[in-house]
Amino acid sequence: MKIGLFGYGTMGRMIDSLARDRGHEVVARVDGPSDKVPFDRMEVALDFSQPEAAPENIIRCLRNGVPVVSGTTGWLERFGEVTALCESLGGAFLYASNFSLGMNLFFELNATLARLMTAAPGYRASMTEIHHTRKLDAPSGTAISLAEGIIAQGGYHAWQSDQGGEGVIPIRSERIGDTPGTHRVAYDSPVDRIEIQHTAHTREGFALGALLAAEWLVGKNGVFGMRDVLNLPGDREPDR
Ligand SMILES: NC(=O)C1=CN([C@@H]2O[C@H](COP(=O)(O)OP(=O)(O)OC[C@H]3O[C@@H](n4cnc5c(N)ncnc54)[C@H](O)[C@@H]3O)[C@@H](O)[C@H]2O)C=CC1
Ligand SMILES: O=C(O)C1=N[C@H](C(=O)O)C[C@H](O)C1
Repeated sequence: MKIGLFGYGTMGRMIDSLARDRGHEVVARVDGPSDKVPFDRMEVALDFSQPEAAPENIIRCLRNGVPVVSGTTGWLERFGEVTALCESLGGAFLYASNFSLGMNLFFELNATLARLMTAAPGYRASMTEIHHTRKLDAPSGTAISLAEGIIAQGGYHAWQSDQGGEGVIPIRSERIGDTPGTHRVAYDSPVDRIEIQHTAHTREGFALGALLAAEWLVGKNGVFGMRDVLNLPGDREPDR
C-alpha cells in the first residue's frame, strides 16, 4: 500500500518503520500544517498527530477520497462532525483510542466485569491511567473508552478527572518517565478490592494494530472501529 502519515512523532516514526518492514511504501510524512500534501499518491492515511490537528487532517483525507485511520486522542468533541462528513462523502474512516490487541481484549474484560459489578452495589469503581510525560491530553483516550464501557453497563452515569461521586467514576492520570501506557480499573468495597490492569510494555502493539487497521480499511466505505478489524462479537459503537 502507498501510505500517508499525518504526525511524524513517536508513533508516526514507529509506524513508518513497521510499514516498510511489511512491504508498504510511505509516500508522505506530514508533521505540521501543510498546503502541499500529495493526497493523489496515497491509498490510505494514518493520523497520529495532536488533538487540535487531527480533525482537519482527517477531514482533508476524506475530502480527497483517501481512507483514513486515526489514533490521535483528545479531539472527540468533533467526532460526530467527522463521521457525518465521512458518511455524506461515502468515505472510509476508522478510529480507535487504542490499537493494541491486548487492550481490545481488555475492553471486553472491562465490560464483562462492569456487568457483574452491577449486581454488587457495595463496590465503587475507580480508574488510573499512567503515561509518559510528553502526553498532551488527560485522561487518556483509552481511559475514557474504558469509563464509557463501564457506564454502558449501567450503575454509573459519568466519569470525572480525579474526583468521583455518586454514580461518577473518578479517573486519576499520572505522567511518569516514558511509560507507554498503563490502565487500571478497580472496584473497592469496605473489605476488599477487585482490580484489572493492562500494561503496554512497548508502543509496538499500537503501531502494528494501526497498520492492520489501515490494511483492513482499504476498499471499504463507512465508519469503523478496532472491533470491526478484529471481528469481535457484538454491535457496540466503534470504541472511542
Ligand atoms: N490509538 C492508539 O493506539 C495510540 C494513540 N496515540 C495518540 O497518538 C497521538 C500521537 O502520539 P505520539 O506520536 O506519541 O505524539 P508525538 O507528540 O510524538 O507526535 C505528534 C506529532 O504530530 C505533529 N503535528 C502537529 N501538528 C500537526 C499537523 N497539523 N499535522 C500533522 N502533524 C502534526 C507534531 O509535530 C508531532 O511530531 C497522541 O494523540 C496519542 O495520544 C499514541 C499511541 C497509541
Ligand atoms: O499518548 C500515548 O502515548 C497513548 N495514547 C493513547 C491514549 O490516550 O489512550 C493510547 C495509549 O495509551 C498511548
